[in-house]
Amino acid sequence: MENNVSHSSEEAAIASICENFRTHQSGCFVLDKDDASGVATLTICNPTRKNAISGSMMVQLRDTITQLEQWQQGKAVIIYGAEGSFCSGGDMNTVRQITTTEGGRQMSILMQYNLKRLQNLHLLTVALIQGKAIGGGAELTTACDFRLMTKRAQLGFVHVRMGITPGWGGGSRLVKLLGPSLALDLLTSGKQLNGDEAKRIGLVNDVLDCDENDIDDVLLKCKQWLQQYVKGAPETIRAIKAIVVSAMDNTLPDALKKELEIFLTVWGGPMHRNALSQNLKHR
Ligand SMILES: CC[C@H](C(=O)O)C(=O)SCCNC(=O)CCNC(=O)[C@H](O)C(C)(C)COP(=O)(O)OP(=O)(O)OC[C@H]1O[C@@H](n2cnc3c(N)ncnc32)[C@H](O)[C@@H]1OP(=O)(O)O
Repeated sequence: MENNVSHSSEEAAIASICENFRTHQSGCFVLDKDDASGVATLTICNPTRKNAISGSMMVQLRDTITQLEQWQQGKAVIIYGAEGSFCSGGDMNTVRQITTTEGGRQMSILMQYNLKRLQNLHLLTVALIQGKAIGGGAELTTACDFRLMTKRAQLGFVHVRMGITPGWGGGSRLVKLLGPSLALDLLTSGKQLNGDEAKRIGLVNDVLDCDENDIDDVLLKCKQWLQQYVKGAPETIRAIKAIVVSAMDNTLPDALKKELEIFLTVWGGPMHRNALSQNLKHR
């Protein structure tokens, strides 16, 4: 009961922020779900501003994540930027109009809400980074399960150069991903890493060998890379993802309880029985 009340008051606060932010219009997100493969693409589309995220896009991201949450056949979503660049963070045209403490609070609350829901999705999420992922764009990548870069792409938490800190959740997530020392290195220097550098410190999973000027080739190579993770059934992937999400948020004793609960949703189910009947060998 208490949880429901706090959930609905959070939703009401988010709805009120959305009313303010939807007036800062430019760009959009484009979602393309492919039921046959279970792999969707989500394009950050504001190319004349290097795919900066405007107020209206922050609102649209909330609604797009709702669509993904409802996609039962889905297994994964690839997030990438239109026209060869990932995302240049907050759209300056929006940001310049919300420089009050209240404006900053509202943007942070809305984007933290969006990125937390993105992180909690039942789907595997991949940030496919071409060109630049900077500021809020770099923060967005930290809420994804996997990060892939093309060789010439650059990823940087450049906030310090603007006299600000991350505010979309990327600072805290970076510490969880890399530990405090490496996170401080990136956050206080504002340095930008290329694919090889980011892979060396474990910030990205892989550097794609692809023709960076050809988005069809970049997407193809990304989908080929993803194949190794989407062979399971949607229900199994969802259950595995739920264990990982729970382990990130909970203490070990609570995560173990949750793991038992999730395990029992698949144990003895039709797929499990079928696998047992086949006497599989995992050679
Ligand atoms: C908590 C999040 C935080 C926030 O909300 O503020 C952040 O995200 S901090 C980071 C904010 N982002 C920036 O400071 C990006 C500034 N832009 C650049 O550094 C460069 O434009 C770059 C590296 C993204 C691309 O450089 P490049 O030489 O390839 O292209 P141009 O500079 O010519 O850019 C083309 C065109 O895009 C406009 N642009 C780029 N980024 C943004 C942005 N974030 N918001 C609005 N517009 C953006 C740029 O001004 C150019 O427009 P033009 O009219 O042609 O001058």
